[in-house]
Amino acid sequence: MHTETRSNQAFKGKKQKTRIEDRFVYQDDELIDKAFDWKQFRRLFAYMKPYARQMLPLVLLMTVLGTITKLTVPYLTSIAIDKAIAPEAGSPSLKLLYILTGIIVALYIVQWISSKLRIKYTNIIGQRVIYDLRSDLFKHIQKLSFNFFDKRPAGSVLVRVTNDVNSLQDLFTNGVVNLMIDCVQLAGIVVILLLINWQLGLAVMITVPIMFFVSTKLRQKIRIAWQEVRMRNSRINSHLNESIQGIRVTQAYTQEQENMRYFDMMNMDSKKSWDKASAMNQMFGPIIEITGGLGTFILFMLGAYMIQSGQLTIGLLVAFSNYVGNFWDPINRLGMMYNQLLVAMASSERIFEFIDEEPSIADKPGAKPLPPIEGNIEFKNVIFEYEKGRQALKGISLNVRSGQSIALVGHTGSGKSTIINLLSRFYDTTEGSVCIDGHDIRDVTVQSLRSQIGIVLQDTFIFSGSIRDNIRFGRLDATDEEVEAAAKAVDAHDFIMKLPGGYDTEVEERGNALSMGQRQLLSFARALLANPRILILDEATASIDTETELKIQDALKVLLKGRTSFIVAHRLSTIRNADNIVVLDHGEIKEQGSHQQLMEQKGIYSGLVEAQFRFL
Ligand SMILES: Nc1ncnc2c1ncn2[C@@H]1O[C@H](COP(=O)(O)OP(=O)(O)OP(=O)(O)O)[C@@H](O)[C@H]1O
Repeated sequence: MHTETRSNQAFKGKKQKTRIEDRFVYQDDELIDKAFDWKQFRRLFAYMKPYARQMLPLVLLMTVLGTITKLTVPYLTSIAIDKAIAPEAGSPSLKLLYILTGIIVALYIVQWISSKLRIKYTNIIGQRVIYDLRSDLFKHIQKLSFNFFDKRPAGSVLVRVTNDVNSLQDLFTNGVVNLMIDCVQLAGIVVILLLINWQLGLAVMITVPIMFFVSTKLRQKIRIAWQEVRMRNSRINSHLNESIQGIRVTQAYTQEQENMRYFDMMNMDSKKSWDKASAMNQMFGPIIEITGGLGTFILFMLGAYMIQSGQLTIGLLVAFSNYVGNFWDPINRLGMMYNQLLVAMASSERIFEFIDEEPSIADKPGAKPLPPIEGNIEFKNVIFEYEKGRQALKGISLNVRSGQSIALVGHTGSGKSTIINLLSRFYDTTEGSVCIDGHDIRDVTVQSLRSQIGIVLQDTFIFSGSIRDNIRFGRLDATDEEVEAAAKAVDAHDFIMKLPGGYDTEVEERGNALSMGQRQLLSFARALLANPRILILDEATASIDTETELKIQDALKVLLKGRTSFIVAHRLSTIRNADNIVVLDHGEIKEQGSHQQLMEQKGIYSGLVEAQFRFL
């Protein structure tokens, strides 16, 4: 109910065009990259620690083994040329050639096995790290308080659990190990080149800084371009999400054309950004090749001169060119890795920002569990602000005795749901306190408090699973018989039995296949099963037709019997029998008493009742 108000406010005052473009932009999700941050880096890599100790030595061993075998092959080739194929003195030796070929084949096999094992273990490490990170994030998000979600669109929370975690996946599965391989390989090649011929080695390496610079800079541009593509795609996803959720409203207001226009605009943006990124990507290959070509040019010019002057053999020149060929790949990849790290930094910053967010509603240090309650409730001069300076409740004092039923009545926005939110401690009071059986609810554990309060809302949430699972959500250890007894008590049994699979019928997420009233009955059964001492019904009967409501009045009596209950209802017939009817207006209690007393008082309540009857 409030989401609509808030999003409307967000659009207020902006021009139509900017409004459309801004709709699916979540500023903090659009951060492209961050400067390298060691603290963040260490925190991120701490996730690798538990697995690294077991598997990293093996991965390292495989990396070194693979590199040694890879780098030995060109050297053996040079021996084959210089000693077996075209020796300076003596005749060619076929036997030596066979032996060398055999060794080279064996080395290739070792290289293949070591790379297979290395990939296997790095994938295991990477996947476990991502699993841990994702579950830490989800565990934490579940604990965050309502005011955290009030500030953020659901899409932005979703993006962090999916996109941001996924963008780290590549870093952990390939990036880290590739970095190791590349460093080991580069170091190995540099040593070998300098050992074979240090003058030629240094000459060829002149191109390294050029290559590194080109690779890093261009990659940076390419990365930004691809980030842009991802961002545009993420906006499409958010729009798609909203469109599907709101398809009924869209069709009812025949806004399909307008919606299509939004979509088209975003789709076109995404295409354009893709074209741009892809064009840049295509530039990368030729530039790297030209720089590599420069190195090869220096090698052959200088190499030919050295062969003529007797400082180098043909075989060594071939080996040299082989090593140089293997040189560009790691340098190129290191540039890529650097960019990948910067992207990962931005993602991890967003993930840790969530993980570091303290739930504003949490147990005090030393909070004790609330003992089994009787259900006496006291609101002591409660003031509450959702937003600073705007009081939703302006000094509410209310005494409720155990077993009493309290009805909250008042105009839209008068503060009824807020009272209930405070009682369940979804928010803490700004001033004043709420006590249950004399315990300030801020002094007891949240879990012990909420487990003794049952809530039935108008918008009943049905989870994907069977009907039985959905009722059992109230108390997970309930037996099948208890589930069915609860359903019978609230008159839900008959309609459940008419479903194709009875209690085992699978309902889709949000229960779209069930009518609103049926969903409501399920949530009654769920609440009854939980058997809480305090029960809250927030517009819980609003979706049930009057006839069904009359039928379930008895069920409601069963549900409410012996419990302290709060009932919020616009339909006043529902609350006639409440022990105390509390009339709210702009966050203040204006009247309270029984139906009879309030009718005699001829104040706000009797006005509301008369208005409803007149309407009928
Ligand atoms: N999450 C929120 N953030 C900011 N303001 C809020 C939020 N929820 C409610 N409000 C404001 O607090 C006031 C009381 O809202 P509340 O939901 O308690 O009213 P209500 O009496 O339950 O209304 P309704 O009958 O429409 O459900 C309203 O002015 C509303 O705009």
